[in-house]
Amino acid sequence: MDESTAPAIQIDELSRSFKGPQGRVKHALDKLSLCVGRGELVGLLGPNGAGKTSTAKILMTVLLPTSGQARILGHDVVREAQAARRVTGVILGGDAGLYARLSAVDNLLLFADLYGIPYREQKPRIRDLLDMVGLLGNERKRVESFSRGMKQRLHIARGLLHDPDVVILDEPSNGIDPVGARELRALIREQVRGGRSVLLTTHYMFEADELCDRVAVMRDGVKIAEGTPESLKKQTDGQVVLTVQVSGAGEGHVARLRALPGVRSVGLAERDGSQILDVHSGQETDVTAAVLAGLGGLPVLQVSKREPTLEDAYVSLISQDRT
Ligand SMILES: Nc1ncnc2c1ncn2[C@@H]1O[C@H](COP(=O)(O)OP(=O)(O)OP(=O)(O)O)[C@@H](O)[C@H]1O
Repeated sequence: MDESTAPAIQIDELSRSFKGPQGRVKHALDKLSLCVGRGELVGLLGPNGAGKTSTAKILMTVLLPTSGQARILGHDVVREAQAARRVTGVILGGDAGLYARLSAVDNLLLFADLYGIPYREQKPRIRDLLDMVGLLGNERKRVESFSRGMKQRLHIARGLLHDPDVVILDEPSNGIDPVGARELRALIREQVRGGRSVLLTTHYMFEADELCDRVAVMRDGVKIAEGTPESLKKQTDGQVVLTVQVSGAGEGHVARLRALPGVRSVGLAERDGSQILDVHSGQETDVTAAVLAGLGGLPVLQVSKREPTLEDAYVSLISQDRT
């Protein structure tokens, strides 16, 4: 396929299984099909174990699929792995992939050599990238002295060294503080504005909502929904979310609330030292009294109602699919 006209990423019925304990087969990915168009930013969402990282690893050519196909700018990631790698930038979260005892600039020089970037071009290119990610002034410091956010910005510079058309970001904001994460989102947006195509895996729904043109939701290796963030939110039309700030709630309470008439799904999360229960129901039934009764005397700090967000649509999708 012609590189200039092919989609950025084309995934067709991609599967990957692993042999688990006692020879049991685990389907990490089950016939995933997904397309990322030129200049598009697509998010891959899903709970732990959904298959996001397996997908990203196959696209990065570090994991072989069991069946199916994936192409980057028309290059098959198995048969034409080298060509696929040439056009792909990989940006991972966390500490892996950088040499802690080297400075930022030495890390980039090392990777520039590995990418085969001509010597004359290396220094100006590295300077531009350090400037873009806001690390000029710190480029001679060892990476081990960097904050997580600074390391993440260096990861971005590293991933863009060879000026790739397609970028894969695997959980880029994991462990980054809110300010760092906001800067990171701005950087990602800038890349897309500059013409790059991006596949982003994330756990953070507000990040996906703010950044992505389209999202695909996965669970247990299967794509269960795909659309724009707006279209997924629309699927929750007619729903309302009752938010209860509580303490001492457990899985038993959640199960009891899930069984209440009119309740569609229930999420429980820890936030700022207390628990937040999100109870989704149809607008036609007010479940407030039944929910409070269902909590059986637990201390309730606050009760409010709100419109569904992308995170609510996601929780609703994930739980609907379980039934
Ligand atoms: N090397 C492996 N051997 C066996 N099972 C694996 C291997 N890699 C992944 N899996 C399994 O495949 C499934 C999908 O894993 P994957 O890491 O792709 O999910 P994920 O959506 O990225 O999850 P997370 O958000 O936790 O990173 C999981 O059940 C995982 O345990």
